[in-house]
Amino acid sequence: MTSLLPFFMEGEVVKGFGRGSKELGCPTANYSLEVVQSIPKDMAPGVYYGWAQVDSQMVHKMVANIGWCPFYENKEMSVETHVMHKFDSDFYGSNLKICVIGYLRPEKKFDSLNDLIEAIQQDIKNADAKLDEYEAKVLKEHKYFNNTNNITV
Ligand SMILES: Cc1cc2nc3c(=O)[nH]c(=O)nc-3n(C[C@H](O)[C@H](O)[C@H](O)COP(=O)(O)O)c2cc1C
Ligand SMILES: Nc1ncnc2c1ncn2[C@@H]1O[C@H](COP(=O)(O)OP(=O)(O)O)[C@@H](O)[C@H]1O
Ligand SMILES: [Mg+2]
Repeated sequence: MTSLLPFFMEGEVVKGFGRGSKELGCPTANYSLEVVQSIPKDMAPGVYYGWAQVDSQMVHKMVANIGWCPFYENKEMSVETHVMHKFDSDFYGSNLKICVIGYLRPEKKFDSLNDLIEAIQQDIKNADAKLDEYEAKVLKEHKYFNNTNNITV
């Protein structure tokens, strides 16, 4: 599993079930099923941390859930990224690039919504600390994020 990391992926931000913001207080930018199905089959489901870039804007810290959301018993796998930044508005339809660096924990079927919310808040804290480490910071500067599509001459 570790050998798959860092793992880079990109795709359009599409609509999910609308639970992230409303029920969990944690919006997650979802990829389409087509993009989700392009990830390696041996990528372990779970909660990961890394870097995220919406269109060609600044690179921010992120936590991502990759899997089936056992609490909600989703039928399809999803890849959802919570970008650790306050945006002024939604960005559905934007291109989202992520660099998945490390694994935090497996997905769990929590007993209550509150337990899931608390776990997500702890994941964000853990990701924040991990991403301050030197090995992670180097990847923020990776050329993957450094395209010139947004430059008009
Ligand atoms: C950091 C993080 C950790 C998560 N951990 C779990 C988990 O342990 N179990 C689970 O069922 N879902 C987990 N989720 C996924 C949420 O259930 C999911 O984001 C939520 O259902 C929102 O889905 P939506 O984008 O379709 O609205 C996690 C999401 C994030 C961002
Ligand atoms: N910090 C953020 N991280 C991720 N998405 C965000 C953030 N701020 C705003 N959004 C917007 O919120 C949407 C995700 O909210 P969510 O409730 O999970 O809805 P959905 O179920 O449609 O994914 C994203 O697609 C994006 O447009
Ligand atoms: Mg979402």
